[in-house]
Amino acid sequence: MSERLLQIDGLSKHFSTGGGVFKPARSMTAVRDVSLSLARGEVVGVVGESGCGKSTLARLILRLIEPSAGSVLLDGVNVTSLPARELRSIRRRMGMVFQDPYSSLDPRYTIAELLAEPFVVQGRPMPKAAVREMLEAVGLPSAMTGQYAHQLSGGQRQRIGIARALMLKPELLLLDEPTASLDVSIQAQIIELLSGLRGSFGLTYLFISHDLGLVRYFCDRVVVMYLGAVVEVMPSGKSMPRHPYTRALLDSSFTPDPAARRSIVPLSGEIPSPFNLPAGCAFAGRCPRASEICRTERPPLLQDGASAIACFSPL
Ligand SMILES: Nc1ncnc2c1ncn2[C@@H]1O[C@H](COP(=O)(O)OP(=O)(O)OP(=O)(O)O)[C@@H](O)[C@H]1O
Repeated sequence: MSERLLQIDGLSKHFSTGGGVFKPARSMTAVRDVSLSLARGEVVGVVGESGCGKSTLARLILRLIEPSAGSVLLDGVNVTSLPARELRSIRRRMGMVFQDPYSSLDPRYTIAELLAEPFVVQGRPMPKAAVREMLEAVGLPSAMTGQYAHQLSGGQRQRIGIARALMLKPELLLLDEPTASLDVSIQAQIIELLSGLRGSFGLTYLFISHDLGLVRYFCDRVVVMYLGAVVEVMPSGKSMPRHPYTRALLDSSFTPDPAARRSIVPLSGEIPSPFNLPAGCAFAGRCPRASEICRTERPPLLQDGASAIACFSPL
């Protein structure tokens, strides 16, 4: 068992769209040369605006989609090169929680059936008490087994989403905006639940969010993405961002309107098209500190202890 649970190296994903008679094929890069490692037990947040590639990164880790380049290792096992028949056993060690618990839970199944499904998919027998124990672990009454997802509140549904992801006792949980569709008070309860489960199940979290304030509070380390690439890595807590983009994200996380927090970083300038990225820093057009070099050269991600930054004129 390695101390380093997840190791991502040079991971990239290009998508092609169009390709008909009237629409020429175009290629865009959703994830660009991402390298990242998670120690066992660590909580790492991935933060960035809508469309920066956060969900694509999670799907690549689970190998729900194939990478264009790079590798993903879980506990030393290369997930990227694993033959399809061996994928199932490695996926059992990773769980995924989605943003919208309503659309991720099939309305035709009872709660008991939804929680048993991961065992069915894996073709493994389920311990008799597993459903009841898991409901208790996520703070729900065991009498809920016969109910359907639509009969539950948003917070209860997300608890079921988390319970489902934990049924096979994974080591790594990928949380894709797990609280984004919930009211603030319910968000806090789910974060508290996740904190508790981390200890009791010995979990490692990759926590995806657009909310830097939340990620800084909940995670040990923050990875900031902009247009598919990592622009800053920083320890959480009181450390101040050095990348101008992270700084703008932090300012926007104090905006009370959640809709504004999601996409509007208070910066002028346009986000470049992912189909046509500029030669230099992808953020230069919106950056108040950009100089000539920022427009012509792409800044490399430079490591500095536990932090890293890709910027020619950091704060
Ligand atoms: N299957 C696909 N085909 C083509 N483009 C895609 C596909 N999946 C994602 N993309 C594009 O890749 C980019 C990154 O998308 P992704 O969903 O990973 O971003 P995100 O940061 O998770 O955004 P959000 O917070 O809105 O979910 C977007 O421009 C998106 O349109």
